[in-house]
Amino acid sequence: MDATVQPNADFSPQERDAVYRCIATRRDVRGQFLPDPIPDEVLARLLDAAHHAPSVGFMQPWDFILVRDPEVKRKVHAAFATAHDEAAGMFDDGRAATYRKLKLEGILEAPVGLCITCDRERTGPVVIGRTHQPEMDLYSAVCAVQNLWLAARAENLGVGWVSIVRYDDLRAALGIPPRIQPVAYLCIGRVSHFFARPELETAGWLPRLPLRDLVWFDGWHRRTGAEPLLDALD
Ligand SMILES: Cc1cc2c(cc1C)N(C[C@H](O)[C@H](O)[C@H](O)COP(=O)(O)O)c1[nH]c(=O)[nH]c(=O)c1N2
Repeated sequence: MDATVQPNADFSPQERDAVYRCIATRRDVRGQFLPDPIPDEVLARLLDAAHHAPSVGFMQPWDFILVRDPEVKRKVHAAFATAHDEAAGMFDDGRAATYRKLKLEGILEAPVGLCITCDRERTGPVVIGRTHQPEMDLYSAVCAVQNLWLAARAENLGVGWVSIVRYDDLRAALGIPPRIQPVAYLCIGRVSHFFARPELETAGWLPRLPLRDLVWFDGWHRRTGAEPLLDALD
């Protein structure tokens, strides 16, 4: 067979089901981290999964900053605390009280922190696919985040994304050069349990939207008649 073609490319039904289970049971983890270290071979698999994400023009704009030193974690946590306070002040009184009760990071508890960044100049000024949509390099780095997030779930590891932090504070805490854009700070580790539903859903912050309300047909149009696909979504 042609060596450029994947052999045995089809997923078995079991493999397919495993992928969907991984997607459905992935959670944003904040408060359930255990201190157990992550074995290097597991961490290597996660980073390799991230590195196999799609990227605009095959730019691979990411770098991966691993954070295991408690002192560095403390700096990141201090940056979070500042931003968290600022954010709390922006909700109305009722919302602010609920917001303050939410656990929104596991920076100190998770054994590993990981900052995924984007080098926007990595492959020069002209990139296939980015000319008219300049944010595509950032979106590529987000694809790396999601690959890692799902791979971690398959490794029975939790991941939590912490975006309540100013980019420049994160740069300062991690020594990231000004030309490099931080994209995601992730907390990674073994967990005591995974919640069945998003914590913000359980807390009554927001519900999951009905998928059928988000699907349109042949443009921004609703279907007036029967639509079997919509029934299949319920
Ligand atoms: C870009 C981005 C940024 C953040 C998040 C996610 C994403 C995609 N989420 C997690 C978010 O709250 C969570 O994904 C949703 O509530 C849905 O829950 P599950 O991920 O399905 O558990 C998140 N969670 C948190 O506790 N602190 C945070 O700062 C952030 N920031």
